[in-house]
Amino acid sequence: MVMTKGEKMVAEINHLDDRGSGRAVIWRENELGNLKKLKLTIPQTLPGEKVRVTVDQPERKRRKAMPDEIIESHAERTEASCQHFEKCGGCVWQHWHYNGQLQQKTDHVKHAIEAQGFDSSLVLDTIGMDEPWHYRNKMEFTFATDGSLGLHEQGNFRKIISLETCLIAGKEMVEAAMTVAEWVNDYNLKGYDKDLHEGLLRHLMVRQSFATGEMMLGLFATEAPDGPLQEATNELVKRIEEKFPQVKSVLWLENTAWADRTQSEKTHLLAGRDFIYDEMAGYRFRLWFDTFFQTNPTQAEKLVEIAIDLGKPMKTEKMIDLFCGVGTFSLPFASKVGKLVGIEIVESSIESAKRNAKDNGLSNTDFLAKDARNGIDQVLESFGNPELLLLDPPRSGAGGKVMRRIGRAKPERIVYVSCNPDTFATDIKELEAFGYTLNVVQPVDLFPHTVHVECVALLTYVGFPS
Ligand SMILES: C[S@@+](CC[C@H](N)C(=O)[O-])C[C@H]1O[C@@H](n2cnc3c(N)ncnc32)[C@H](O)[C@@H]1O
Repeated sequence: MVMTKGEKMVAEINHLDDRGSGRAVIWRENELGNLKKLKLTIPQTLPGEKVRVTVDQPERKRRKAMPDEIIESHAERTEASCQHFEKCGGCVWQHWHYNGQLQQKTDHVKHAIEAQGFDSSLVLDTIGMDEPWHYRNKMEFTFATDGSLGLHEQGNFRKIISLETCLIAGKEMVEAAMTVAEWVNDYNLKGYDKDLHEGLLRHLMVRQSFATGEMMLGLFATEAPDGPLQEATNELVKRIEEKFPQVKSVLWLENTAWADRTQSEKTHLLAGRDFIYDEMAGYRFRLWFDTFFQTNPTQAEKLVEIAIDLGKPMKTEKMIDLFCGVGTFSLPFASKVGKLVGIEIVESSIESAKRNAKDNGLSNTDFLAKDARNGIDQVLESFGNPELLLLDPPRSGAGGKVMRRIGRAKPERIVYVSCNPDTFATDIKELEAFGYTLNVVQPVDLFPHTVHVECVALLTYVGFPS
């Protein structure tokens, strides 16, 4: 059949891409009678499904199309719970029964390590949530140019879906965000226009500790909250204090940069203090607006427990926590080892880690603000070789240079916490040359209804057969 614009086609989903969308291949004849391959990306579909799609330009090699109709559905397809599912970019897998999502995550980790020559039977089943909703303790909402507040539309960073509900954010956080949205509407304040670089309000950050209940609201705006804005911001604080006594911090964060990030050039404290208290695994943490902290505290606590269980820290031992952030793993481990040094590139996180260790009465820790590579060199020189090393790098992984330094430092046990199975697999491959073996990989689902999966793995030094 010859291609026509806006043509309806039937496609069979072959696999999912790394964003969780279905992929299908269709062979088409062009006007010269030659067969051409068309690769389709079809969001909100599942492997093996047969779907009808309308393709705007079938003569191209790759197109993205939303499904018009699911002709044959996957056995685990389910009705998405959120009214915004079809448009919102937040949860891409709400149409997939939770057990199916978990299986897909386990398979992803297995494939990633298998591709590097490891035995996939070392990967355990992914630990999911009993109740996989309202798990996020931090959300960043965006203002549309008309001042309405919401989340970005899938694949379109210029469109905002108005916030009426969000099934992954903490419930009180959504209620507080709605109060801010109402206030913006009452005062007829305008949102920021990315193209014209004008307008007032950019983002609203809401973070809440599920352990202490304390909440923080941060409004990112292009102007200072004084002059004509003074009365409006006083009223906002009044409304928030009346309705949400658990809000312990209201911040106005000036950001005039072109870059569309939640950053602040000048921070104005509208009410309360500039941080909130949170707790994890029995330890207390101070969180500022820009502090990185695990966003699913229920599952993050499981990660910490598993890491301790696998690492088996001992009082007689020295330990390094590489990429330590504010000390999420350092603090619970420190009480179980002789001495712990944390290494992290962001200075404010290191300051925070030091303060958190002090607040929790820990006196056997040291924290170093350095990039991982130089940090390891410096720590090994002053601290000697650790028996235990934990690393929790960003999605890009630790990289060969860092992994080889770890290999040369020869800790007996390495606990690797990862948010990217692919970089995790390439990183641990480096350790084989240093005499390490992979013992086990435990995936944990920190982000239900998304493609992301976290894992904790144990590697031990076994040396080489003589
Ligand atoms: C996935 S987070 C883990 C943080 C911490 N373990 C936690 O659970 O809260 C990765 C951390 O690595 C830090 N980081 C990124 N690149 C780094 C580098 N080159 N050297 C040291 N730390 C780095 C980031 O600032 C971030 O805090």
